[in-house]
Amino acid sequence: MVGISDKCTEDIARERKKCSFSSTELTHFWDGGVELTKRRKLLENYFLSDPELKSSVPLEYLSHKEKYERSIKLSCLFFKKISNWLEHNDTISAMEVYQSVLGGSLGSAVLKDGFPFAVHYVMFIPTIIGQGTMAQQAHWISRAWNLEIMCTYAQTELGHGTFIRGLETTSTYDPDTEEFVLHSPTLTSYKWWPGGLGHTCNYAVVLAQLYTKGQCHGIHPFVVQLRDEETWMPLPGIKIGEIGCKLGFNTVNNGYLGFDHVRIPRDRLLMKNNKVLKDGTYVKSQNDKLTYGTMIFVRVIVVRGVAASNLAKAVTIATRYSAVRRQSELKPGEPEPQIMEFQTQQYKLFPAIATVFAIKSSATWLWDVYNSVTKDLDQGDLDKLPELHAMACCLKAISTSDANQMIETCRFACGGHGYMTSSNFPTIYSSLTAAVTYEGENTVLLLQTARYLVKAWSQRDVTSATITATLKYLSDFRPSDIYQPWSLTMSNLAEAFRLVAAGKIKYCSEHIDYLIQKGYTSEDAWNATSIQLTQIAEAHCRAFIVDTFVKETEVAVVSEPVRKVLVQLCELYSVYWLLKNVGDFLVYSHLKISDVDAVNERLAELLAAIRPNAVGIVDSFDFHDDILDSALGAYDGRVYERIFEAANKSPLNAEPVNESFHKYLKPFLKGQM
Ligand SMILES: CCCCCCCCCCCCCCCCCCCCCC(=O)SCCNC(=O)CCNC(=O)[C@H](O)C(C)(C)COP(=O)(O)OP(=O)(O)OC[C@H]1O[C@@H](n2cnc3c(N)ncnc32)[C@H](O)[C@@H]1OP(=O)(O)O
Ligand SMILES: Cc1cc2nc3c(=O)[nH]c(=O)nc-3n(C[C@H](O)[C@H](O)[C@H](O)COP(=O)(O)OP(=O)(O)OC[C@H]3O[C@@H](n4cnc5c(N)ncnc54)[C@H](O)[C@@H]3O)c2cc1C
Repeated sequence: MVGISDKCTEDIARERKKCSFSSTELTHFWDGGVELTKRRKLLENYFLSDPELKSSVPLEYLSHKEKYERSIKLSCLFFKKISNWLEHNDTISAMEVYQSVLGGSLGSAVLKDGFPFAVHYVMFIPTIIGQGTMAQQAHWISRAWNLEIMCTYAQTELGHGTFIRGLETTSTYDPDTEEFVLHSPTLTSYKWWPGGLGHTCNYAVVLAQLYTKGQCHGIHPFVVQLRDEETWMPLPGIKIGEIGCKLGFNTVNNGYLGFDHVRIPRDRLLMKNNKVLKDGTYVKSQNDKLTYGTMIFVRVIVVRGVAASNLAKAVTIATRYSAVRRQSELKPGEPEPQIMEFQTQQYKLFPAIATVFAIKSSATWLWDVYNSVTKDLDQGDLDKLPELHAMACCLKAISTSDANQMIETCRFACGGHGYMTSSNFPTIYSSLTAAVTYEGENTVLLLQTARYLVKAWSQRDVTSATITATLKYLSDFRPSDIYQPWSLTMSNLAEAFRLVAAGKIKYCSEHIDYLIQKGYTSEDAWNATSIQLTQIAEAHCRAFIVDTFVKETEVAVVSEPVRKVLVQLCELYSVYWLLKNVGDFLVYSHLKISDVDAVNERLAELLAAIRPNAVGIVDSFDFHDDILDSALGAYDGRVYERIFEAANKSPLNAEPVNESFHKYLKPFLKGQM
C-alpha cells in the first residue's frame, strides 16, 4: 500500500496546478458572489464543526427503526441550531439558511437520507403563506416557525398522486356546528407519501374535496390536527402510520393517513383564495389553480436545490476519481494513464459538468420569475401565471431527468467502486431519482408544458405583440429559416435549438388538427400525439436553457479565463444535446448531413479543451468533504485508503469469525445440518 496515497495526491495536485483559471473565482460565480461564498462557508463551519451532529456508525448499518430514531435526534439538534443561528445572526436571511441546509448540500452531511422535518419547511409553511388569510398566516406561521407544532403537506392518496382533481378525501361543511367533517370513504382515499407524516408530525395541510350545500367545489387545503400536542397519540378518527422502506429517503418517515368523520372548525380551511361563509355559501377565487401554488414553489426550488446540487456532487466525485484512478494502456509500454485521459470517460463527465452550469442559470431565471409573479398574484394580476407554470414544469422535469441519467453515468464512470455505498452514489442517486416522481411526475409535467405550447402556437399571430419572452421565437418562426447555411457558432447553435422546438411544436399542432379532422375527439387526438408532445416540451426547455446559458456567459462579471471556461461549457452543452437528437436538427434546423462530422469534431475539441481544467471546475463547486461524503471524491484524492477505512466500519469486520459460522456454516459443511 506504500506510496499509493502519494501518487494519488500528486495526481490531483498536478491537475490543480495546470488549471487555466481561478477556481475560487468560479466558486464565487457559482455561489452568486464573494459575499454569498463567505456566508455559505460561515454556515458550513457553524454546523459541520459541531461534534453532536456527527455520527460514528454509518447510517446504512442501522435498522429501519434505529435510522428513524437517529433522524429525529439529529433533526432536533440540527433545527435547534438553525433557530439559534437565526436568532443571533441577521446577516443571512432565513430563506438562504434553509436553502443551504435543505437543498442537496449542508443537511446531507448531517442526515444523508433526508430530514423528516423537510416538508414542514418546504411545503407546510409556504402553503400557509400562499393560501392562508392574514389571520391564518399570523396564527399558523408563528406556531410552525417557532416549532411549537410539526407539520406536513398531505395531498397524494393511495389511488391518486398525479390527477389531483380525482382525490377522494372529502371535507363536508356542517353549518349547524360551523365545522368541516373530513372523511376517507375508500382505501384508495388514504393519504400516502407525505414526508414526516408517519410519526413525526402533529398537524398537516390536507387536500380534500370541499362539499357545501350539497355541492362539490373541488380540492381545497385544510389545516388538520393529527396528534395530541402532549402525548402525541393520534386524535380520535385519525388512522396514521408509516409507509415502510423505500429506495431512498428512509429517514424521512413518509406516512399514510385516513379520516373517520373527523371534525375541524370552519377557519381551518385556508381562505386566502376561496372561502366558505358561516352559512355554507361558497365564494370562489379568480382562478381555481391558485390552490396549486405550493407545487409551483417546490418545482422551482427543486431545479437548483435538488437537480443541480446532486448532479454537481456526483460529477465532482467522478471527476476527482478519474484524475487519480489509473487503468489500462493508452500506448503500449507507457505507464497506465489516469482514466480521465480516455475520450469516452471525458464524454461521461464533461457534459454533466456543463449541465450543472446550464441548470443553474435557468434556475436563477426561474426563481426571479417566481418571485415577480408571486408579487403580481398578490396584486390580483394573474397574467404571467401560465408561463411560470409551464416553465416550472418543464425545467423541473428536464433538470431532474438529466441529473438522474447523468448521476448514473457518473457512477458508471467510477467502475466497481462507484457501486460501493462509501462512494455516496447510492444516496445521491436515490435522493435525486425521487424528484423525477415527486412534485409532479415528469411525463405529466412535460404534458402540462406541451398544453401551453400548443395553445401558444395556435395564438402566435394574434398575440405576437404581447407574446412572452420565452415564446417569442414562435411568433418569429418562419419555416424558410431552415434553408439558411449552417455555421458552427454559438448564436447559430442557439437558433437551431429554437428552430427544432418551433418546428416540432408546429408539427404536433398540425398532427392534432389532422387527427381531429379524421374524426378523433380532441382528447384522443391529444393522447395519440402525446409522445411527440413530451418531446416538444423538452425541445422548448432545451432551447430556453441554451439561450439562458448563452446570455449568462455574456453578462457574467468574471475574468476572461473564467468566461472562456463558461463559454466552452455552454457550447459543450449545446453540441452534446444536438448530437443526442441529431435527427430532429436534420429535419427542423439548417443542419445538413454533411455538417454533422464537423459537429462531432467540435465535440471532441471541446472535451479536449475542458480536460486540463476539469478538476479545477468541479473544485469550484467547493463541496466540503463532509457534504460530499465520498471515499472516491474527497479533496485530497486519497481514494484507496478511504475505501479501506469505510470497509472497516462494517460491523462484520469487528470480529474475525462470525457466529453464523458455528451455528450454520460449519454444521452445513460437515454434513450435520
Ligand atoms: C420559509 C421557509 C422556506 C424554506 C424553503 C426552503 C428552500 C429549500 C431549498 C431546496 C430544497 C429542496 C428540498 C426538496 C425536498 C423535497 C420534498 C418534496 C416532497 C415532495 C412533495 C410532493 O410530491 S407533494 C405532491 C405533489 N403532487 C403533484 O405535483 C401532483 C401533480 N399533478 C398536478 O399538478 C395536477 O393534477 C395537473 C397535472 C397539473 C393537472 O391538474 P388539473 O387536471 O386540475 O389541470 P388541467 O391539466 O386540466 O389544466 C387546467 C388548467 O390549469 C393550468 N394549471 C395546472 N396546474 C397549474 C398550476 N400549478 N398553476 C397554474 N396553472 C395550472 C393548466 O395549465 C391549464 O390551463 P389552461 O386551461 O389555460 O390550458
Ligand atoms: C420520495 C417521495 C416523497 C413524496 N412526498 C410527498 C409529500 O410530502 N406529500 C404528498 O402529498 N405527496 C408526496 N409524494 C407523492 C408524489 O407527489 C406522487 O407520487 C407523484 O405526484 C406521482 O403521482 P403517482 O404516484 O400517483 O404516479 P402515477 O400518476 O400513478 O404515475 C404512474 C405512471 O402513470 C403515468 N401517468 C399518470 N397520469 C398520466 C397522464 N395524465 N398522462 C400521461 N401519463 C400519465 C405517469 O407518467 C407514470 O408513468 C412523494 C413521492 C415520493 C416518491
